[in-house]
Amino acid sequence: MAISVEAPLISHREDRLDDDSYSDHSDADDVGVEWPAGRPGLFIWLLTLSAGISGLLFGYDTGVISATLVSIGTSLSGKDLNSLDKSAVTSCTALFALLASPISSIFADRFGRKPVILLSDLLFVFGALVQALSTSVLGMVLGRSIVGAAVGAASFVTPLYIAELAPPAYRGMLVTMNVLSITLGQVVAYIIGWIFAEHGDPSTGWRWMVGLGALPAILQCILLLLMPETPRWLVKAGKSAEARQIIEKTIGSDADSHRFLIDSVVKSIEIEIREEQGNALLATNGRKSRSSLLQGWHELLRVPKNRRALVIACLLQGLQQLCGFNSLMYFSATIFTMLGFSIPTLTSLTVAATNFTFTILALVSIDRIGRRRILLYSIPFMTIGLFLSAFGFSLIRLPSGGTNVGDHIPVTADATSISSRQAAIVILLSIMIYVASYALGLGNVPWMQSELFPLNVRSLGSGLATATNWLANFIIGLTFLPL
Ligand SMILES: O[C@H]1[C@H](O)[C@@H](O)[C@H](O)[C@@H](O)[C@H]1O
Repeated sequence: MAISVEAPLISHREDRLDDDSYSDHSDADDVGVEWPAGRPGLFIWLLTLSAGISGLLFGYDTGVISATLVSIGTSLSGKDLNSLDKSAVTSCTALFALLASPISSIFADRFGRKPVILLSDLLFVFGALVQALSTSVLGMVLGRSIVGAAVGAASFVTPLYIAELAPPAYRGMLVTMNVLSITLGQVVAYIIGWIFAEHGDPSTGWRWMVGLGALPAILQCILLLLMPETPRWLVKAGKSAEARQIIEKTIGSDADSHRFLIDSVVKSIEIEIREEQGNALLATNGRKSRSSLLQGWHELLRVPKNRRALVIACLLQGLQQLCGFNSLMYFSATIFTMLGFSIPTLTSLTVAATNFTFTILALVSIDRIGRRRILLYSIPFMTIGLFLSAFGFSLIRLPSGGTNVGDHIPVTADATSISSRQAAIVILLSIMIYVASYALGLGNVPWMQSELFPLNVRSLGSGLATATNWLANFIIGLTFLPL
């Protein structure tokens, strides 16, 4: 089937969401022109990598908390952190991400996608400094909250930015590049955490761990000077000539021979916007007075296909978090400490590394296999991994009490011939099965959310779906340790 010139996102025919490929392909029929064959050009790769720094920061700041929690000792408020302190320090990030994502969706519509990336970078730098300099639990919570707002904005805007610039046939792969950056950020955070936890100064090592998060944000601020706004936002803002130039660059060196294609892409975006404005007027019975924000909500909730897209996007984002993956991301060092591993920060690196490795596999296969099918194949393996891990835990009796290093020496449950060491290995392996299958499907497919929405409600719909992700993330972060 011909690859579509279409608009970087799906056409919104009623039947489309049930399609096996979940999105893309085949609006060529609508416009009758083909996107040039071949891999995405250098320009697109550079943009994806520059935008991907946001993913790296998202991953670094969510991953670094694992080693920080086991290294912080009595540095804050002069006492060991209890479970409640740890839960508060961890979950405030998700809470502020939850608040920031819908707000930044409004900013992204009004001012463009790029200013939101810049704002998130400034927050990343400020939050890193506040954390590194904090002397009390409250100060740390403040720093983690600022970083949370940054992560919320970045996690919403970066996939949207990439999706709106990507050629249709490679959109899945390029958006997954951003998830790959997240998982790479988590691997880097775990390595840095392990180095500082094992070899750094116990009283200041954790400050370096959290403070280093400022560096990639500064780099991205500089790169932003060279990054363009997305063609879709530019057309929507009445800057079609500028949009045309960006599309020309994304097509690459022989853009001249694709002038018809470029015109068609711009025209199709203009038509889509006009149709959507027309629909909006119809939906409000011709009353023009509604503010555009209210109109967006109205469009999203009252138009059946938009409502269906919203339900699917929110459901996928909610499930991504409620499956509990991030309880590992945040607390794996704590869990492996409880299981008696001698270098828990190193053991927990296997979680981040497995996540990263299998996201690479998702990256190369997602556009071929399809979003829906990759979910159907991977979720059963997640279930198997979780059951196996529950079995492993049933073999060990963990003494109740705190969650600090040295609090626990696991013992084998009575009447088993398995040693606590063997049970810990079973748990580690089952966690790896679970993480690998998560990374293939649920870890990345929900971030393709922008494909589900038409342009007029894309930002709002993606913002709400991202907020759902952070709400579920917050619940998991807050309840896991006390449970
Ligand atoms: O897609 C990402 C990825 O799976 C990360 O590893 C995880 O920590 C995030 O919560 C998720 O949104």
